[in-house]
Amino acid sequence: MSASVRVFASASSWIESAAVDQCHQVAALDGMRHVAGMPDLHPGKGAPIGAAMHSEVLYPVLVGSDIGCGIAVFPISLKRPVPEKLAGRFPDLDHSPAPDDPAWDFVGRDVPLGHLAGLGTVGRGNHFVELARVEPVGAGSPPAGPGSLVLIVHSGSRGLGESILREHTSQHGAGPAASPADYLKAHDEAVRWGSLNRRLMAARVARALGADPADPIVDECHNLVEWRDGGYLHRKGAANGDGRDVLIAGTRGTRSYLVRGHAGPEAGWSVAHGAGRKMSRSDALRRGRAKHTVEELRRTPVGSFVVCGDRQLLFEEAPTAYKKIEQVVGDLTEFGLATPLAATVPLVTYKTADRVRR
Ligand SMILES: Nc1nc2c(ncn2[C@@H]2O[C@H](COP(=O)(O)O)[C@@H](O)[C@H]2O)c(=O)[nH]1
Ligand SMILES: [Mn+2]
Repeated sequence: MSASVRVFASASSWIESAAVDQCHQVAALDGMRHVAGMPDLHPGKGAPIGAAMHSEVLYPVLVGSDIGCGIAVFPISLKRPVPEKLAGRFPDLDHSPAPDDPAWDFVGRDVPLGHLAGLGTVGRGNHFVELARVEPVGAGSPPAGPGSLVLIVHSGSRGLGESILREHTSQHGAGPAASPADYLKAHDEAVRWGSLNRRLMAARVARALGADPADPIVDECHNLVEWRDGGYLHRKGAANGDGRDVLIAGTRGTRSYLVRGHAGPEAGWSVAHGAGRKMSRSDALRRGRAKHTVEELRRTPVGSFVVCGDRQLLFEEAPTAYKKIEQVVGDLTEFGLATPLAATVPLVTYKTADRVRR
């Protein structure tokens, strides 16, 4: 018999039926107890994204390759935040910092598994580093004051997580972990690595913009598995919503939201992690090219600047490729899973180094 499935999306939220089908496929796996879909639910490669899956059996493919991917928020103090000028001062986050880069002093040299490859780099896809302004919403009391600036870093464990998943799938495909303890040992290191990676990038950017690095006020991972209530809770594109503050990312051209989660077992103790894609990358590229120039995409509707030397990525990750973040946050609020505390408005979003420096 299949496990229960519950999708936390209102009737006015658009959820692809393929994603709900994937939830039911996961629910039919051996040992599965419950699958919770978040309002940003969308189809992934073989398993849904935006889901918390509670099971007696550990399935590494339900976490995926980017083990430890998450979003951290760092306060940053800048005297005159002129987005156009600051965009040109972002460091090259496609390459690791030099061994003598002062950002290392802030994070130390205790690198999980000694894995240095790719450390301090953002990666591709929808990873980003964003300088944003905090705005109040409702009566919420934000962890960073209104008008203050933050760096939002979304990235994960890069090649490390990929190699951990590959080691599993090469022997067991989509099957359960043969030794959950062995998988979890490597997984936990990748989660630690992802967090260190976000801190190192934030320190690099802070230094490059002339600010002091700071510790994060929020750092929540949305791809991981943890032991919870006598079972393995797999989160794939779902953040810990159990009393934590979480940044739910919107897009580079819209607000994102800081929320306080209060989700229970029915929701897999989780909240959404983003707006969620509504268009495939190829559709976003095709439609975007017909509608926009590259220059248009480098400025967003909120007046922010986008650092992205890769034209294809600019189109694939256009704000129009995503669902409405206000709908996602509205659903979480309506279902009693989270309370919005503040919004962030992008000033500069870094995706990949610009070939033409401003
Ligand atoms: N504030 C920004 N949010 C963004 C940007 N690009 C994507 N996104 C959002 O992040 C989530 C992350 O999804 P994941 O499944 O890869 O972890 C995504 O759903 C979007 O809503 C951006 O440039 N700035
Ligand atoms: Mn992610």
